[in-house]
Amino acid sequence: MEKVYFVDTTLRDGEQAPGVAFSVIEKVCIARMLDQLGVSQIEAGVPAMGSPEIEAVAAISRLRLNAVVSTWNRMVIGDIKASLACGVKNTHITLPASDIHIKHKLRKDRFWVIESMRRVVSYAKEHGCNVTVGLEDASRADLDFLIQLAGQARREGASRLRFADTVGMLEPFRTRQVIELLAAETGIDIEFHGHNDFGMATANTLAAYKGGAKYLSTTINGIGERAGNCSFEEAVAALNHFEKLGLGFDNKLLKQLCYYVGKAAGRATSAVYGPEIVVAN
Ligand SMILES: CC(=O)SCCNC(=O)CCNC(=O)[C@H](O)C(C)(C)COP(=O)(O)OP(=O)(O)OC[C@H]1O[C@@H](n2cnc3c(N)ncnc32)[C@H](O)[C@@H]1OP(=O)(O)O
Ligand SMILES: CC(C)C(=O)C(=O)O
Repeated sequence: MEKVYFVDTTLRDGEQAPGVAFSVIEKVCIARMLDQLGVSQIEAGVPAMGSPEIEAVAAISRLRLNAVVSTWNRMVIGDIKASLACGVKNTHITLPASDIHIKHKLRKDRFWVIESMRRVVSYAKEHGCNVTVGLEDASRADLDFLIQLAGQARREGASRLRFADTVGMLEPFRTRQVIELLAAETGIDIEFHGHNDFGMATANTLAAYKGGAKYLSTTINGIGERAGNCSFEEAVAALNHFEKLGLGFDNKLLKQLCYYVGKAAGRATSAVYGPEIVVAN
């Protein structure tokens, strides 16, 4: 059985859900509960955003959790400096992968992406960071360019590649195919990060696992930008049911965490746990 690692992004992408802003105390509580639950990694935030994000990330990093605590960064040296200042050395660096993002969002070209990635990844490595690289909008990117980026990231010392279905436009058959291909062509560990615009985030995450992604990016209650992300509790239930993984997360604690995040986010809790609605204070 292939081991699976959950990379929780409730505190980063979860907080990008419309109307959600956790307090520092709520973030620390959520991080503690995620750690108690046994997730492998907690993406704690974006230090480049400044205070109070820095305060929250630094406080979480000081907890000395069993989970790896990481930060989200652009290919900007200042972002890495901000992460280091929070005491975090697990840096996730995101690069635009599709031409839509490269040309129309950032007004750059592919050469700029490769050179910026080399510069910022090597800066982070020189400062003792473990680096993972994220391919934003990978599902709309040219596959040959993805393979080129993955190879370059690996040569620069990145330990993992995050494939982001940023606008949630994959379906499970394509997801499995593309992850299998990327894994075979690059040999680098792959994390899948799915969005739920067509209601397929959980199905796509399951398909990515079947295609060879050992790292799965999820959020509690599936909260996240626009329609949200893959929900942790749905992914665990699906992997246990369909893949017989026997992931032994403590259901009582998970339920408490779902309620806590739902209340802090002013959202309904996950469908997995029934119809109760949690209303914000
Ligand atoms: C799909 C996603 O979920 S991506 C994650 C999104 N999350 C966030 O962005 C967190 C919220 N963001 C913020 O608070 C702000 O955008 C900050 C603090 C990160 C940056 O703020 P600012 O420095 O004011 O920049 P702004 O928001 O305008 O960002 C655009 C700049 O980032 C650059 N940029 C965006 N993405 C990247 C990237 N992956 N790598 C390098 N540069 C990037 C743009 O080229 C632009 O640079 P320019 O100012 O030189 O033209
Ligand atoms: C930047 C990343 C990982 C993201 O949240 C996305 O692309 O959806």
